[in-house]
Amino acid sequence: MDAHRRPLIDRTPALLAEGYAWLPNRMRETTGSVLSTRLLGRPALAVRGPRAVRFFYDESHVHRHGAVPAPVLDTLFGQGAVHTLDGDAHRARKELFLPLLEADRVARLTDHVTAAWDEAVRSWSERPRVVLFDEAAVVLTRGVCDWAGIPPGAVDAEPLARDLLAMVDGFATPGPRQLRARRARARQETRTARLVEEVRSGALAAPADSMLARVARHRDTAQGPLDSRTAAVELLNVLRPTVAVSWFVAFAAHALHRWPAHRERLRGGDGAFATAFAHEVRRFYPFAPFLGGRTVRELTWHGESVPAGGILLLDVYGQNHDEELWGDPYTFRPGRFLDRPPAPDELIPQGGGDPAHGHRCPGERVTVGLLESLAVRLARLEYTVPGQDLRIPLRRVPTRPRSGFAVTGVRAP
Ligand code: HEM
Repeated sequence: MDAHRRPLIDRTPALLAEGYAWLPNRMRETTGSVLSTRLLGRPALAVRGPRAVRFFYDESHVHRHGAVPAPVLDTLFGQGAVHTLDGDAHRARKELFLPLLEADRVARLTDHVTAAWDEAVRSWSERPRVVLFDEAAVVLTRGVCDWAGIPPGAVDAEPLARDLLAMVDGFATPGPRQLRARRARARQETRTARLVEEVRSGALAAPADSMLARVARHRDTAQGPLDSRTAAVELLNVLRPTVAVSWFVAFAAHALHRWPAHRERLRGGDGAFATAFAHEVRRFYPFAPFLGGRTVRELTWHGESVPAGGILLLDVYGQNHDEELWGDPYTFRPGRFLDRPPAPDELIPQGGGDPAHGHRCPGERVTVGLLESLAVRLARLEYTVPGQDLRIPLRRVPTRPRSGFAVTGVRAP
């Protein structure tokens, strides 16, 4: 292998300093699709491109167990989460999430969220100023909790929304944001575990095919049900990322502000365009910077190698902005997805491969469904965009318009 070309110095500080740009910048200095580096004290290889996606998702190449750093588990995913499992253990746990792939369930979740949005919008018109990022999170929390079978009296949507946002916001940065994220997770795991126990004891009724009932009765193998903490972790692994769609709602508002011509087409209810718009928001705006796993054996990609026990990184942000794939990657152009729907391993904001068997996000259809509906609603909403800081700093992970996208003078359609 080209060990002599791998930097001796660990690049973790550079990653923390440069955020989304770190990997694409380094990739630009190489042939463009592979980079030998060092991260978290280990040799690492970063790859990108649809063929590299298949290489990354090959289970004989990469394992997830032990790959996710503890601060990410303690904030974003939770200890023992599906994200950290391999092989049969992963497949057994993934069963829990497979209903998320069913069109009628996606439609029902979207209905719950859009009902919550339509109700919330009426109160926005009575307020002098509304921050869309924060309000979308409350709407998404109400919708997903209803859909998941959590009785309305069992949760308080506003503090729960704040905690779910905090878990995402603090996963990648040491300091106060991470501390908030840890506290939020600890608090919500305890509450959610109590809900699971109440369902198990019969003290709380949850519809039989609801997500709450499913986590309460799920068994990974022939053994007993999940301990209530792990069940809570997995229920939160549905609630938290659904609420994280707020990031995309804020980005959608940003896109409609910068390129208002798209508003007309969305307003008219052109379904194909709404789908294309949702894909372009997920491609263009930064969310997951990259994915990583532990190499099972020595791996070589385009002449560069990484030993067993190293890290293989998939450059998600870089691939979504790869000129070879997209031609004009830094132009926001939903029309690119009208000409041609994305191939599964090309557009990878939520991972690649097969969501039913591999680690690809099982919530991708939910995300696209929610974004289609909410983008149309956003386009139909009358509001003013007052002066504010709309910059989206690439050094911050996860990033968003700094102001959260504030609007005034909201008038419901
Ligand atoms: C804001 C939108 C979302 C983004 C950007 C996102 C992104 C991702 C990414 C990058 C992964 C990792 C893929 C991998 O490790 O290979 C993932 C996994 C996952 N996502 Fe999402 N996701 C989103 C929404 C959702 C939603 C709405 C749900 C559920 C309703 C969901 C549930 C999950 C679960 C359970 C996993 C773990 C899958 C596994 O390890 O097998 N996500 N997501």
